[in-house]
Amino acid sequence: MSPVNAVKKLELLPAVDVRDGQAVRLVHGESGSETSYGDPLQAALTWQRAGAEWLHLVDLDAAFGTGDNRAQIAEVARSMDIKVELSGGIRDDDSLAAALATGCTRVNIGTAALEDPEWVAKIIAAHGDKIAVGLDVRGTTLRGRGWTRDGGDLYETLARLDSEGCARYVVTDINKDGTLQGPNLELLKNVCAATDRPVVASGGVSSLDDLRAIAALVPEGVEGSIVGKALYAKAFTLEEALAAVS
Ligand SMILES: O=C(O)c1ccccc1N[C@@H]1O[C@H](COP(=O)(O)O)[C@@H](O)[C@H]1O
Repeated sequence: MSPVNAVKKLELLPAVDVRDGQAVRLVHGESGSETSYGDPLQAALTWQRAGAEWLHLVDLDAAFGTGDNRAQIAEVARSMDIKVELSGGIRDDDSLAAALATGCTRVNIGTAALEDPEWVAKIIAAHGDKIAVGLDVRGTTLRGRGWTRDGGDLYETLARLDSEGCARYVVTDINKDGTLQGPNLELLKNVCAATDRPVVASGGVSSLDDLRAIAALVPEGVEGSIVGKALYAKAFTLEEALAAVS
C-alpha cells in the first residue's frame, strides 16, 4: 500500500481514572463499584514507560460531584511526556481553565455538552480541537452527572455538536464499561456513519481481538480506543496491545 493510501493506525489511550486519590476502575461507571489500583501517577508512568502515546485521565470525583482530585490530576498531567486527554467535571470556565492549565492536549466534556449547550458551543469556537465531547450512552440515550441522569438523544446531540464544529467524540457504551465484555462495535459504526468527525471508542475492551476489531473501523472514522480494565486486570500488556494495532 502506498503511503498516500495507508490506513492510519488505531491510537490507544490507557485510562487512569482517579477517585479519592486512587487509580480505580468502575463497573458500568457505577459509584461504589471501584477496584483500586494504587497511585495514579505510578499507573500513568507505567503506561508511558510501556510506550503509550496518549493517557486518558479522568477525575471521577469531579464527574460524580463528590469533590475533585484537581491538584493530583494536574500533577499527573504535568508529569507526562505523552499526550493527555483530561476528563471529568469540566463544566464551566473555571474548571476548563484549570484543565487547560495542566498543559493537557485536549479536554473531554460530558455533562456540560448536555446541560449547557451555549457554553459548549462557545468553548468549541474558542479552543477548536482542544475540545472533545464525551458521548456516554445507554442504548441511544446520553447520560450525564456521573452517568446518573438522562441527557437526551445521542444522534440529535451529535448533529447539534457537529453543526457547532465539535472536532472529535469519545463514545462510551456505559453498559460495556468496566465489564470486559467486548466493545459495542455497532454503536461505533452507527456514530461513525452519523458524523465525519473522528471517534474515540471507550468501554468493554477485553482482548487483543477486541482491539483488532476496533482497529478495523479506522477507515470508517474510529481514531482511537480507550483501554482500562483489561490493562489493570492484565488481560494483555500495553506493549502487546500497541503491537496488535500497529
Ligand atoms: O470513566 C468513567 O468510568 C466514568 C464513570 C462515570 C462518570 C464519568 C466517567 N468518566 C468520564 O467523565 C466524563 C464526564 O464528566 P463530566 O460529565 O464532563 O463531568 C466522561 O466523558 C468520561 O470520560
